[in-house]
Parts: sequence; C-alpha cells; structure tokens
Amino acid sequence: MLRRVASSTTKLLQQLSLRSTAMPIPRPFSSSSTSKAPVGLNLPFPTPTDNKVRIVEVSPRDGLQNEKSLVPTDIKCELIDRLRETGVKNIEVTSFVSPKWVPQMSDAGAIMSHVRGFQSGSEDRGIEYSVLAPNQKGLDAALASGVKEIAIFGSASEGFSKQNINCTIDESLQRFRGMCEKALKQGVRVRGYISNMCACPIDGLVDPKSVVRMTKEMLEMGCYEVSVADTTGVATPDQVHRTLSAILDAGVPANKLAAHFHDTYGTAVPNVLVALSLGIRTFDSSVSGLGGCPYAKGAKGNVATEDVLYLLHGMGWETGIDLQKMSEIGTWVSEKLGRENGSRAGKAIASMLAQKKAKGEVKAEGIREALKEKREAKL
Ligand SMILES: CC(C)(COP(=O)([O-])OP(=O)([O-])OC[C@H]1O[C@@H](n2cnc3c(N)ncnc32)[C@H](O)[C@@H]1OP(=O)([O-])[O-])[C@@H](O)C(=O)NCCC(=O)NCCSC(=O)C[C@@](C)(O)CC(=O)[O-]
Repeated sequence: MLRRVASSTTKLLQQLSLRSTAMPIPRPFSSSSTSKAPVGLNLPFPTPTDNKVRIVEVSPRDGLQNEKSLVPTDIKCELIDRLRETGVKNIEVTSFVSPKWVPQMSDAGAIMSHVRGFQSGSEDRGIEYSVLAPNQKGLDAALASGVKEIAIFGSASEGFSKQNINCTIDESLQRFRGMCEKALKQGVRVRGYISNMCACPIDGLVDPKSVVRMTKEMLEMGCYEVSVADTTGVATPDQVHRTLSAILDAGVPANKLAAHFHDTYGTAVPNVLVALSLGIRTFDSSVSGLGGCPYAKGAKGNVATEDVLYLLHGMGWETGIDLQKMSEIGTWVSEKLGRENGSRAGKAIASMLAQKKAKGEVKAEGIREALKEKREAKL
C-alpha cells in the first residue's frame, strides 16, 4: 500500500473536521453518520458446539511488507518455521506484487520454494499457506511457484483502489473474475480481501453498500471467504458493527467472512469482540502487531496475534494455538527487526516470564504454569 497514496489527508480529515495530525481521530463518525448504535452487545462466549476460532497469521506478508529495511529472506523463512510450531493452521507468507512498489516482497519466489519444502514432504501439518496476487501477472508467478491458495485484494473505496492496485473498483472486480477462474481451474483456492470497510484515507467514510457489493461479487466469483479490513485502524466498534451487519443482512453467511483489523487507535481488540458477537469466527492477525500503514505516520500494524489469543482463550474460545510460543516469537521477531513489541499481552507475558526465570521459579516452557498461578492468585 503504497506510493500513490502518500499524502492522503484529504476528505476523511475534512469529514472529521480535525486538525491535520498524522492520523484522524474517528470520534465524530457517529454523530455525522446515519448509523444506529448497536442495541446491546451480548458477550460472545463459546458453547460446546461453537467454540472454535480460526486465526490467519499474516505477519510474514502484511506484517513485513512495510518494513523500511529489507528483511533478509532467511529471517522471513525462520519466522514461518517458528509460526509452524505454534499450532496456527493458516499463514499468509508473501505476495507476488510489483517489486518496484513493494521491494520487501521481492523474494516471494524464494519464500515459496521454502514453503514447498514442507508441502511436498512429510512435514505438512495441515497448514494452509497463502500469497497475495494483484493481477494476472502475479497470479501466473504464484501458480508457477506452486501455491495452493491465493488472495486477491480490492478496496471498497475508489480512491484507494486506484492508488493501491491502479484500477477502479469495477475494473478490479473484472480482473479478479478472470483470476479466480484460472486459479480455481488449477485447484487453487482463492480468498478475497476488501480494504477500507468503514473509512478510506483518501475518500473518507465508506458506504457499507460498497462493501456488501464487493463481498457478494467476490463470493460469487469463487472466493471461499472474504476478509473485510479496517485498513488504517480507524474504525470504532459501532462502525464495524454497522458494516458487518449490512453484509450479514444481505444474506452472506458469517462463515464466509473473516475480519482483518489494524490497531492504530487501540480499537482492534474491541472490534474483534464485535465481529465475534456477530458470528464471525476467522480473524487475521500478526504476531507482535507487526505491520504499519504507509499512508499515515503513527499508524500501527495488524492486531497482535497474542492480544487476540489472550482475549479468546480467556473467554474459553479454542484456537489450537499456543500463546506462549506465539509470545516468544513476538519477542524474537521484535528483536530481529529492532522494533518494540507491539503486543500488550506479548510484552506482559515476556516480562512475567523473565521475572519468574530470574527467580528460578519457571523454566522457559513454564508459562502455562505461570499464568495459572497468576490466575489462581487472583481468585
Ligand atoms: C497493483 C499493481 C499490480 C499494478 O501494476 P500495473 O497496473 O502494471 O502498473 P504499475 O505502474 O504499478 O506497474 C509497475 C511495474 O510492475 C510490474 N508489475 C505489475 N504487476 C506485477 C506483479 N504482479 N508482479 C511483478 N511485477 C508486476 C509491471 O509490469 C511494471 O513493470 P515495468 O514496466 O515498470 O518494468 C502494482 O502496482 C503492484 O503490485 N502494487 C502493489 C500493491 C500491493 O502490494 N499493495 C499492498 C498489499 S494490499 C494490503 O496490504 C491490504 C490488505 C490486503 O492487507 C488488507 C487491508 O488491510 O486493507
């Protein structure tokens, strides 16, 4: 997400009547929009028949695509290797996009040849690896690299569509149709992404109708699921509720949707809760909250996987992912990239473990006991 979008302080700021700070604060939305506040939020606790949530770990792609310095390919491969040990079943590993615009992803072929190593051998643990493809050229390169799943990505707003993928919404849908046809014929699954589910950094507020239309078209053309994204992390839970409800009210089943939140204003975890309360059971997230929005200084990355896991596991939802291992990856990758760990849960867990270890009270793998002790101490 890129060049053509660099100085986007325009309509959204005007609509929000805010100072031209790095990112607009989305507070005035509710007064100016026609949205009705949700009547009440029923906390989404699991039941014996509905207790599983699927996490799509997007750190190798969305988490790294905006890193300023090129991350060495072997670090990316090690990140994937480590993620494989956590129990996560979906990893978005890279994207076949123009290296002119996203040099960080220019090693997509090398990443896929690493991934092919597990897919072809006995190492396959039922993990699905996906890659982004923006056009036929990207699709052909992805297919040649042996992918089994691609993700196409469009925007619910025209401004962003033109700047990110160099075409209008209509053109993008037409392009995606051809890509889907070709991928599906070769037995490759297709996932759809829709950016700017509530607001666009260029066009301002986004009409849910546009998100509904794109979701329906992407499903019709053969996407097995559509991930609806708050690209710049400005949406508040009422806005997310409004847009997701509009999609569901249009007849799209919740199990065909995923939610993809960024955490610029700290609303990503509450937004996960809202999506969960509406029946959505698939969430994209990035270890240690890696990622960032190139459109606005100060914008943060994807919602941190550790924060989502802490929320879900604490409420009784099952993800099959080991929070301790994920937190350790968060610490490791933050150090490798010279970044602060962007996960609150990850940092808290790391510091609790460090204290315990310093006192000789816990071994490296003893975090579950440490968390249990903490919980019992609270009771
Ligand atoms: C959109 C296009 C494809 C338009 O590509 P284009 O229409 O060909 O125009 P262009 O001017 O951008 O093309 C520039 C050069 O890239 C080449 N090119 C063109 N396509 C490819 C390709 N697939 N692989 C390799 N090279 C490619 C193309 O042939 C040309 O080569 P040149 O003639 O200069 O030598 C290109 O601009 C591009 O790849 N842009 C990058 C888009 C991108 O990666 N955006 C970020 C990911 S989306 C995202 O993060 C949102 C998401 C999914 O996370 C959800 C959310 O949070 O919102």
